[in-house]
Amino acid sequence: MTTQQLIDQIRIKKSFLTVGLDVDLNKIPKHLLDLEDPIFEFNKAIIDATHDLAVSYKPNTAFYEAYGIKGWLSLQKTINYINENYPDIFTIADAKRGDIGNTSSMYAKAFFEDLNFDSVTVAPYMGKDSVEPFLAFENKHTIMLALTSNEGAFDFQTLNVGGKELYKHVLETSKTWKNSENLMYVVGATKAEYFTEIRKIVPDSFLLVPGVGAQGGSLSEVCKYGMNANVGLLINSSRAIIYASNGTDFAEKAREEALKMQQEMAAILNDIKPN
Ligand SMILES: O=c1ccn([C@@H]2O[C@H](COP(=O)(O)O)[C@@H](O)[C@H]2O)c(=O)[nH]1
Repeated sequence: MTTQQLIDQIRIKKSFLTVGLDVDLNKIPKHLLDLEDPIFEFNKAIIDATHDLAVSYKPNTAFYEAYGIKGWLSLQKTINYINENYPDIFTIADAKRGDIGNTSSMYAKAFFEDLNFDSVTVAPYMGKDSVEPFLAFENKHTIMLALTSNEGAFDFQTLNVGGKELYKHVLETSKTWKNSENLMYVVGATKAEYFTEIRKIVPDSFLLVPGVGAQGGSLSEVCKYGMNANVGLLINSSRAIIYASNGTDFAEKAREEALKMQQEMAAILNDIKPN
């Protein structure tokens, strides 16, 4: 998917919601556990119930890898289901990869070619040659960790390095890499006060923003400081939506939570003018 197509979807749906598909067998409704592939059945019901309210889905691969080959197959069925039934949805493999160049190329093939995700998250720690192999794929997006939502973000990411915080070096340096137009960045909703500085460095880039809902970040604060003329934000919520109920009404309740977020987003979008 191109960036323009993503922007168009945001305008059409009046939503910049990403639903995180972080499926834990201990948390899903018990009646699904008797089915052959409970993870896929859960995802399918959540996707069918929320696809008109969200512009993207973000399975975190850890929740699939934890179940071995069966989990990987559930992930494959989930991405195929989205691509076949809702081709306008932007898909994010939250895998946080990155390694020496030839290994990164294999990671990129796995997520962009084999699984056919639109985007994958990567860690910047190994630098340019670990990220550029992902950037080489046309109309695919590499979402690099910049300032994460967790407390540990303050261990390294905000360290002062030569008069500037490390996350700022990451943002600035990455803009010089080949095909950097294919970059997006992860910035945690719990760090709303940093968005103004971040927008000075990457005014036009899309930011994937986890941390609203279960982690307590504020949608309105993030939008106030992080939104650009093309919206430029994908706000992720995982647990607060998908585990709204663990009864037979789980999909309905997930829709109710997604609808609340979408309505808040629609109201915010009403106040900004398109480019
Ligand atoms: O900085 C980061 C980067 C990634 N995540 C991931 O996003 C979701 C958040 O889930 P919630 O249930 O909405 O808290 C999850 O997959 C994280 O691994 C993040 O939270 N922060």
